Amino acid sequence: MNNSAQYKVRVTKDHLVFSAAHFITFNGNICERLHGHNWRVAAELSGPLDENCYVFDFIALRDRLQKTVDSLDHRVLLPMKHHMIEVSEIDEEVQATFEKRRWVFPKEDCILLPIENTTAELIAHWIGLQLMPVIGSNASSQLELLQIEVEENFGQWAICQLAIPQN
Ligand SMILES: Nc1nc2c(c(=O)[nH]1)N=C([C@H](O)[C@H](O)COP(=O)(O)OP(=O)(O)OP(=O)(O)O)CN2
Repeated sequence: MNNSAQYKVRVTKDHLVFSAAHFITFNGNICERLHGHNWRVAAELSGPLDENCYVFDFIALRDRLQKTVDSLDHRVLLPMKHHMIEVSEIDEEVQATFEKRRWVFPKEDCILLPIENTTAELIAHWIGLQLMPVIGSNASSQLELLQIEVEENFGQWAICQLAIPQN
């Protein structure tokens, strides 16, 4: 075999999609209205071949990604680290405030994300972090790079690449 070959696996499926509401801020203090998207997700792993001649098992990657996607489906995505959007849990509700605006949601309809803003880039990063435990579970793994892609609207992809720590 040619030792200079480089390998990747990539997973994307019709069901690797979540429908969720969000609002972001941009350009300082411009805050969007609450709105929704059907966010499509893909994951790619790069690294050498293992004893199965796999970079990584498609099925394990697909199933962990599906679990993460499902946790976001039919939810309101709220940022916990935003410097202007305050998010708090009050009994069975979640309240978000920005300047004079206030949104209140049932707690079960929300997912509170430890990110600064619910941009496609930071959602891709968060999804990547959720995949790390399954990717890092094999002590002999020499996987190099995880790439997560999130499509917020048709043809508008954000991509996050995460280096995989070597064991
Ligand atoms: N690099 C990024 N750019 C933008 C992001 C982002 O996450 N990363 N997000 C937004 C907004 O969330 C915006 O709502 C994107 O939605 P979209 O529907 O594409 O925006 P439009 O107002 O153009 O809606 P149409 O329905 O297509 O008219 C913006 N940029």
